Amino acid sequence: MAKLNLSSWLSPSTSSNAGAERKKSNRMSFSAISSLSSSSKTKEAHVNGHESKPREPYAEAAPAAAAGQSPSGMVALAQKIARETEKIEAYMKEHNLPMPSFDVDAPADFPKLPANIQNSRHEIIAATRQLALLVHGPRESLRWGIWSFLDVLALQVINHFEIAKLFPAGETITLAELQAKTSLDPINLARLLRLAMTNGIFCEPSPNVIAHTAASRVLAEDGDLQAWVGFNAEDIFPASAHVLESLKAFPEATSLTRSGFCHAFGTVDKEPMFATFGKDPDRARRMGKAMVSLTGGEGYEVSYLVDVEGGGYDFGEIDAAGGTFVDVGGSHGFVCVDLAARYKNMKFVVQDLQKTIDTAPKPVCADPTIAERITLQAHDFFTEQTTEGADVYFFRWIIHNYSTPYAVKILKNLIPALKPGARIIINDHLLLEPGQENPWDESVMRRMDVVMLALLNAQERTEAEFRALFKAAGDGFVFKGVRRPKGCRMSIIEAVWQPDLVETANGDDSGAITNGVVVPEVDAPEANGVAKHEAVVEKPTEVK
Ligand SMILES: C[S@@+](CC[C@H](N)C(=O)[O-])C[C@H]1O[C@@H](n2cnc3c(N)ncnc32)[C@H](O)[C@@H]1O
Repeated sequence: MAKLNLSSWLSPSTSSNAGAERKKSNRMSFSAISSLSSSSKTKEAHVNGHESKPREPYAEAAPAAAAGQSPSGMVALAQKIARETEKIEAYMKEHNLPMPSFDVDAPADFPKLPANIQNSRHEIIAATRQLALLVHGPRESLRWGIWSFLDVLALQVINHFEIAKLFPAGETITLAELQAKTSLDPINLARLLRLAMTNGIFCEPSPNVIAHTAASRVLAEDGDLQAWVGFNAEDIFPASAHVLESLKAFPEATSLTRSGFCHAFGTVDKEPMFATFGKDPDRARRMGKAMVSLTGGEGYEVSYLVDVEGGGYDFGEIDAAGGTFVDVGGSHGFVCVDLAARYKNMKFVVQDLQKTIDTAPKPVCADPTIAERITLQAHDFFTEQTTEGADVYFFRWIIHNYSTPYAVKILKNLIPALKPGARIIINDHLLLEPGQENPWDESVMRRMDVVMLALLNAQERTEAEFRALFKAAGDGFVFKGVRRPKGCRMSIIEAVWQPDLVETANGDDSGAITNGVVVPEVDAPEANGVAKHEAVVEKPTEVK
């Protein structure tokens, strides 16, 4: 088993095998993180409306509680919850919006709210969590908090056996009748249902009689959500349970075939998750639907990218010149369809693996004025870019799927096709410093970061890490900065290909990089080897 050499990891340059350690490294060192803290407060404005100075987690509770003053931290939090809840309720009443409840016919989603009211909602989510932690106390929070995986277990079984679909929303069913419709035995069915009920999923209005709640009804009705729950419970949950094993064996955590997922499903050094799914159409379909559920969810809509007024990207100049936009790993082209609806002169190329292109709708959409400007093209991004001279190369939900060596390889593969001035735009989560994000968004993004670790040894990135990726991919990439549409969880990260300007531009701009972000020299994955990971099942050649 490989051992993590902590001292050389922390100070790679002092170690005799520093180069080798760096090659293996997928992350920046802790010293780099602390030295980055000022430089990563970006010069470019984030336009997402979050606070410019770091939020103190638990600021509400800590000082008063520590000083023993009144109101206590708990009361301050409770008052805040009451205050913000009243604001939301007043808004909802004024606009005749249905009130949330656990009832079976309650709305499945909290209504869309204007920014100031949405802010109240975020405050409530953060404050209720803090108050709960306080009233539990640290020991109890740890002792029982660790059991949250059992909630996942209950939902895993309920979702797998489609229990929510076994009786209609407005009706009740006895446990015996429900059991007769499944292969589960009565005791296990009852105990798992009753655990789920503690989380508002199903209820038991009278002994041994089961009814739906709003949550169980949504689970019955929303196929994409079922897929999301199934993908999480049956793929990500086992993968997560094997991350420790994978980190003990392979601490560098860069390889697609040595992730927690590979350990969970017996595919270590054989194939990455994509190839495993490639062999199992049902599982691949479930993941596809799960992605639809995720990307259709609040904060992820493509409209954020298109809505220039709301902080989206302005492609006006490129449109005026009739320029070309390449969506690399663009799936079935839905981003391009939305962009083409706004930009009437631009041309679009959607690139994806052959099998994905083969299953795309043709024409790509019903409107011929849009479809005629969108070309679907089979292209493997682990090979050299074939569409030369485009104005934009765009990556949405791509770079976060890969550890640094693979991500650098993807960017390097653009170089032969790039004309001076070409824009490279990445649309992914961008991690801020701890406490700078609103707590709910931070929680979602940090969990997503760890999901990427569990499945693919991949990661979400900070601005400094994106800068470092471009720097490692080639000197001609000049990092332009990041922006984030208001209300959106995803950021727009941009570099421009300017090989002639590189000395000045990166010289000024690359403080974060020279500040010690460890980017491994790219011992790049074999293009074909990685491509085969994605496309077919083949023994990979890759970074170990
Ligand atoms: C997470 S999805 C993102 C899809 C789309 N960009 C979006 O925003 O939803 C990753 C996409 O990358 C594609 N992909 C995976 N490996 C690829 C490769 N080697 N070359 C090209 N596309 C690839 C997948 O088929 C899939 O469509």
